[in-house]
Amino acid sequence: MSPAPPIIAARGVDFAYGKNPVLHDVSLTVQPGEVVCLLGPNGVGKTTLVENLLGSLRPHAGSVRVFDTDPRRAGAAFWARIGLVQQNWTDHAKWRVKDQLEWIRSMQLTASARVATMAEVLDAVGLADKSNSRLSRLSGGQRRTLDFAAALLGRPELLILDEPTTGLDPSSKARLHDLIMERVDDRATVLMTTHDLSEAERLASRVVIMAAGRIIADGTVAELRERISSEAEVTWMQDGVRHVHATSNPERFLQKLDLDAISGLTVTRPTLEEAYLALVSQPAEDERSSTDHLAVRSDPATTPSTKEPRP
Ligand SMILES: Nc1ncnc2c1ncn2[C@@H]1O[C@H](COP(=O)(O)OP(=O)(O)OP(=O)(O)O)[C@@H](O)[C@H]1O
Repeated sequence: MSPAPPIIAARGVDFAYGKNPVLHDVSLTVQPGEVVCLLGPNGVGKTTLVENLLGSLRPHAGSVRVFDTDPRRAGAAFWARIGLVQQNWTDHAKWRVKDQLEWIRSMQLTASARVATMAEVLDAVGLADKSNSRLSRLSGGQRRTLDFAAALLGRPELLILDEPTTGLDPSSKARLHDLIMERVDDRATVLMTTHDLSEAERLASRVVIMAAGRIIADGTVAELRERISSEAEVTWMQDGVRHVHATSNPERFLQKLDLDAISGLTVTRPTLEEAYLALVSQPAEDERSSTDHLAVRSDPATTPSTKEPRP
């Protein structure tokens, strides 16, 4: 039996805004059940990549398949499988929260019987008391949370979330993380952009780092940490002296220490933040070869995209 196709398969995607090239030969595969966090400095092309994956922008070269379908040719049944949080929105000036959700829900209902109720999603995200509020009166964090509530309506198999937690307070952010992982427990797949490295560390089964329109690193958090250093630093106090030892196998090293004779023992590994900062500060000319070096997956061939607009 042939393996299931990836949920997302982008291959060799180039994109430019007019004469400004933004994406260069970007290939990204997301397998069922993965939580992929897309990281990178401001302006490197993360949102542009997401929009190419969703078919709202058309790649100038390369191909995009989502659910083995060209998103630019996909219909309502395809979109009912996807929950989206995007960076930009245009709101109806006088709409209230319930109008927005009812409108999205009515579209979802035409294609799926799995749709949640408005009360269910508002309750889940902690906006139950905002149902009658005008969109224009919501705070930035509440507006973003409403987008996430809307993304949950269709109990989606795929969540594509562009900075879903920007501007959220810590408890709202933690609730949103729990809701994302609930969807993953329900076998959903997630692609999300974020600048919050602790969020990526908490949620990601895989981290993809972009710089200057290219993917420069792709791997698990542990793999990316090991790219910059496979060594842990062990420190301890003994006889009033501080000792430091670097080792690639701290467990074995600890067995050699007389734990009764020492105090203040710490074992420190590089953080994702340290790995990220090291990787994005690599010189641009190294980036193409770094991708080859750091990629942990190969991308299957996909069929070319077409020019039809998204409905
Ligand atoms: N509609 C547009 N027209 C022209 N240029 C654009 C447009 N949108 C984005 N750009 C440019 O494309 C580049 C990539 O932008 P993009 O929004 O994809 O970056 P990003 O990685 O998502 O950034 P951030 O982390 O700040 O959200 C930037 O140089 C930006 O100025």
